[in-house]
Amino acid sequence: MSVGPVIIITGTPGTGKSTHAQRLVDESPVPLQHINVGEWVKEKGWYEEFDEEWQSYTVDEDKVRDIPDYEAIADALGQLLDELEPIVAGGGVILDWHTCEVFPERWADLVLVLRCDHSQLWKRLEKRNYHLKKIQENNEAEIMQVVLEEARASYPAEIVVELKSESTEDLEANIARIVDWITVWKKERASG
Ligand SMILES: Nc1ncnc2c1ncn2[C@@H]1O[C@H](COP(=O)(O)OP(=O)(O)O)[C@@H](O)[C@H]1O
Repeated sequence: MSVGPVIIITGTPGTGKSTHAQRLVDESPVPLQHINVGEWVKEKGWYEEFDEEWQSYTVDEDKVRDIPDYEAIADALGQLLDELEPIVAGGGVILDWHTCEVFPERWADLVLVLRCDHSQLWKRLEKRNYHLKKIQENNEAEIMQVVLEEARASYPAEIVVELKSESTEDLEANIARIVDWITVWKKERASG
């Protein structure tokens, strides 16, 4: 039996996924491991463009046909999922990535989609020294709620939760709400 739930935290880059994940690692009533999937992909050096291309793909599905190395990306994705599978099977994992549809539906106990006002998101991404084009693309994706639609299309409605992440108050309220959810998850598992 898993010791902890599998929580996917997704959202446009800069919405606060890593911030939320780190707080949950510290405050969850059950042990949770934070996997920053984007960092993983980079560290593994599976495919240097993978993260970026996949992001474009989620912005516009038609673009998939235009990706020159689509096979290399599909291959990298297969490897990524193979490596994640045993970790996810053990439970107690937070998967943090700007896309979520690639993860099998059966993996997720809870899918959190973080949202942020676009002008604030713009400032956060500027601080990261992103190129203007990348800021614009991400901003547009946030306005068009691309990640939320993707999550809704990929997982049952009852496990997809949209959370505002614009202020410290939002962060605190979100963490308290998720910790409550984990506490209930734990009790339900204990009573079997
Ligand atoms: N709810 C929030 N309120 C205020 N600032 C936030 C909030 N969430 C994230 N931030 C800030 O926005 C920036 C991006 O957050 P981060 O967690 O790295 O986003 P992501 O992992 O989604 O790319 C960081 O500087 C972080 O401190």
